[in-house]
Amino acid sequence: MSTTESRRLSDDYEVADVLGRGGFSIVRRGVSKSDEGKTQVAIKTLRRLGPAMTGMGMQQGSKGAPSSGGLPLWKQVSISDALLTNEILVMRRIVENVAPHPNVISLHDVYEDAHGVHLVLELCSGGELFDRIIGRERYSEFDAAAV
Ligand SMILES: Nc1ncnc2c1ncn2[C@@H]1O[C@H](COP(=O)(O)OP(=O)(O)OP(=O)(O)O)[C@@H](O)[C@H]1O
Repeated sequence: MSTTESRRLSDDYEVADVLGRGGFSIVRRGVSKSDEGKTQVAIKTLRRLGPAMTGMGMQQGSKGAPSSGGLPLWKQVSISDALLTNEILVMRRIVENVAPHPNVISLHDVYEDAHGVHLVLELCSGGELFDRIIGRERYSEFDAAAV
């Protein structure tokens, strides 16, 4: 994960379709601009409630820049700086202490701009765990282990 360069999300990724929404976030597909779209990622954007923050120690991108990398403003719950900081610290701890691990998604990069923070994550294909779980009436222990 790069931490030093000052780049915007839109410098490196084309932001495409919405993959899902969380309590304080929206997750969209990102297509890398550097390798003719071969690399796809999930971009989880947490929208900031208050003024821009700095000094989190892991963000890249343009601190306090006046745009969100060409992204439209969407209807989304905003998040306080405290929650935003917490989310990033949790991700950071996972990256430092657990990843790489086959069962833990990778955090590739973090960008920050005036509207919030964009976490660039490994793209998970294969659909929602919940849909898999309710897709069958019952599971044996053996089947459940493979979901
Ligand atoms: N790495 C990913 N690859 C593909 N889709 C993803 C990825 N991360 C999240 N999503 C999609 O976005 C949805 C919401 O993301 P996530 O589960 O991270 O949010 P949350 O933790 O529930 O919410 P919040 O962090 O805002 O409280 C997921 O249910 C999934 O559909």
